[in-house]
Amino acid sequence: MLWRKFSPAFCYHHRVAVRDSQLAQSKVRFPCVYLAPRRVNNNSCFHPQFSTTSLRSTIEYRWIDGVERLDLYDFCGYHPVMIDSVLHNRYRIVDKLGFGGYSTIWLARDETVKRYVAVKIGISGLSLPRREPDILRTLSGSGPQAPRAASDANRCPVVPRIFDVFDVHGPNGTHTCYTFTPAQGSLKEASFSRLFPIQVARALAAKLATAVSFVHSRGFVHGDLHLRNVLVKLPSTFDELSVQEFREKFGEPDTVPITRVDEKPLTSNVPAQAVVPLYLGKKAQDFILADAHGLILSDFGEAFSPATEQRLGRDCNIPLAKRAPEALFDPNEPLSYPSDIWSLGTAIWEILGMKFIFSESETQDEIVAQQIDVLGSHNFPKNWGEQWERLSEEGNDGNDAIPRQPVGDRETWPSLEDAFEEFVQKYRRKREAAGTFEDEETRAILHLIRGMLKFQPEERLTIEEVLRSEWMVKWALPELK
Ligand SMILES: Nc1ncnc2c1ncn2[C@@H]1O[C@H](COP(=O)(O)OP(=O)(O)OP(=O)(O)O)[C@@H](O)[C@H]1O
Repeated sequence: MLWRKFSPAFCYHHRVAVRDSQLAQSKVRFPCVYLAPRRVNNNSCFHPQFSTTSLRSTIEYRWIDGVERLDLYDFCGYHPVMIDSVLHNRYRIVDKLGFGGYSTIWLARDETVKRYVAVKIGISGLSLPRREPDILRTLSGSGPQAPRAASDANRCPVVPRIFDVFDVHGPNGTHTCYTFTPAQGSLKEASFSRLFPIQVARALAAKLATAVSFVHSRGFVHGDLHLRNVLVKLPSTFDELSVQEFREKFGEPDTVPITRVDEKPLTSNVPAQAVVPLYLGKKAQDFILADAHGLILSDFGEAFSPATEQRLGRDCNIPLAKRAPEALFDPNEPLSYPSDIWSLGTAIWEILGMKFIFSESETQDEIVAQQIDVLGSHNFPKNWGEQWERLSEEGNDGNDAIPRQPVGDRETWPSLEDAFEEFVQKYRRKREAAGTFEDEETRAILHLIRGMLKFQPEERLTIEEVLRSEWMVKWALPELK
């Protein structure tokens, strides 16, 4: 069965729908809200810190479900790409794998070495250096800072392997592109409305923690840890498919003509057709332990090395529901490894139960209120309490961005223990095949999650402590053996 998908970083609405009878295949499409790159002036672009302002474009295009924001095909935005076009004299575009605020990602056939690659084509802009590929090369042992003797054998398989980096020049500027290992898709896509079998959930959690441990041990904070950025490898036989066999198996690309609302012809800034991304993977319930072994932690666009660069809380771009609270309450303080641990805690919860621990489409005030409900007000740091409890009239002193206790009625969220029972166990019980956690294991999971979700970053477990925790040692890591 073939799935088309959406895949932006920030999606507030999910809608399952649309059967395309012409292709006689089920597809899932989700309309989304995108957050656009911000332009500073006519000649340069900011790193996209997501404002909803458009680029210079005033052109409106007819809405197409499940594709990237079309008005971002403009100066400082996406590069217009068509199926079958060839990049860098080598990479023939086969289908689309996804898109985010910073890039579009394509499946391409490397015609030189006859294999499939994922090509990430960044938005254009002077302030977007080759940061992500450089970090990935350093991490995977092939970068400029890597030891000379680094070989395939000692490269780490939990981060994408970069094959090539190049620029393409187009009507919207110069775009950094890189090719890397293609994957089935993200855990988020696999788990939409579904549960991983219990052994697989344990193994995925363990493998993700191992990946984070690897990244931290190399001196980097990932900075954008959530399930959309956790991919699963394709089987090694995938490369054996010719493009024709690929099309027979996965269908033709799902393309929709782009049209302008004012009916004028398209400019060269925008492609003639939009392509709905293709999901190459399976559903969560069909995952087996081997899939967990193929986990890849991707999207290092927000990664940084705390030893050599400062990333302040206010510059943190991870979705709010996964964002460590110090980024909100101490926006002028540098972030470090503990912010990844918080996000890893929320990711592990989601792997186990498919549900978010803190809801995704809420304001930051409501999300912090949920964190306090779930983790206990007695654990909330006293020094943040003053900001949290300030009155609405006190908001004009430049700290409006710091969360404030919501006024008015709101639904209180259950404690961590009750939330686990209500949102994870009950749900798993309904789907018998998924399996539920016994009491002793539940206690160990909750102990670990509590240690990862400490409000104060300095009190949070380190990744080594996470890997040495009772749950990891007794239940999760053994599933990887
Ligand atoms: N190697 C890959 N194989 C298959 N799909 C991929 C691959 N890399 C990325 N994708 C898909 O594309 C989506 C966006 O990728 P990614 O997060 O790297 O882009 P981005 O522009 O950096 O996004 P963000 O706005 O989150 O920073 C992913 O969620 C995933 O669905």
